[in-house]
Amino acid sequence: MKIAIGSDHGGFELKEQIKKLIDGLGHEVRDCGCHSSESTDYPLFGKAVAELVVTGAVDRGILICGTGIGMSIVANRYNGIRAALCHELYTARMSREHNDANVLCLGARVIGPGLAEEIVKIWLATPFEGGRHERRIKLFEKE
Ligand SMILES: O=C(CO)[C@H](O)[C@H](O)[C@H](O)COP(=O)(O)O
Repeated sequence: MKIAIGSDHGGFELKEQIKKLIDGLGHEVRDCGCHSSESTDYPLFGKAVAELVVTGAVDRGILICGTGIGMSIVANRYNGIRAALCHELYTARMSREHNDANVLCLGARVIGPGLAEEIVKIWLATPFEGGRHERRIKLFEKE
């Protein structure tokens, strides 16, 4: 898959680590920044990743800030984005099976890098179940 990734300064180190993981899993990674731990503004990077996902330029996005909250708020303002803030494995899996989440948000100040890697792996590998869940998504997405 093609995957866009972005972070602010709070998520920069974890982003660099997750980039390597995704690359090692055979995916194509598009890094939308930021490019250092210098203080910056999360909406810039949340918007960049969300726009690549909604236009179909990439298949999925991963966004990382301190808590993941700011990034999920930004990404979910876009019609067609279903961003899931996940800090454990069950919601990461369910966000794919039931919600067809196309953006994963992580809080680098909330969880450690080992758990973050496991979340990313399960999130990338889990398919959407469709069926009744497809109907529910159609109920809130604009045409
Ligand atoms: O947007 C956030 C919270 O909703 C992110 O966690 C940011 O990374 C955080 O707000 C940045 O905080 P800082 O004090 O400017 O490092």
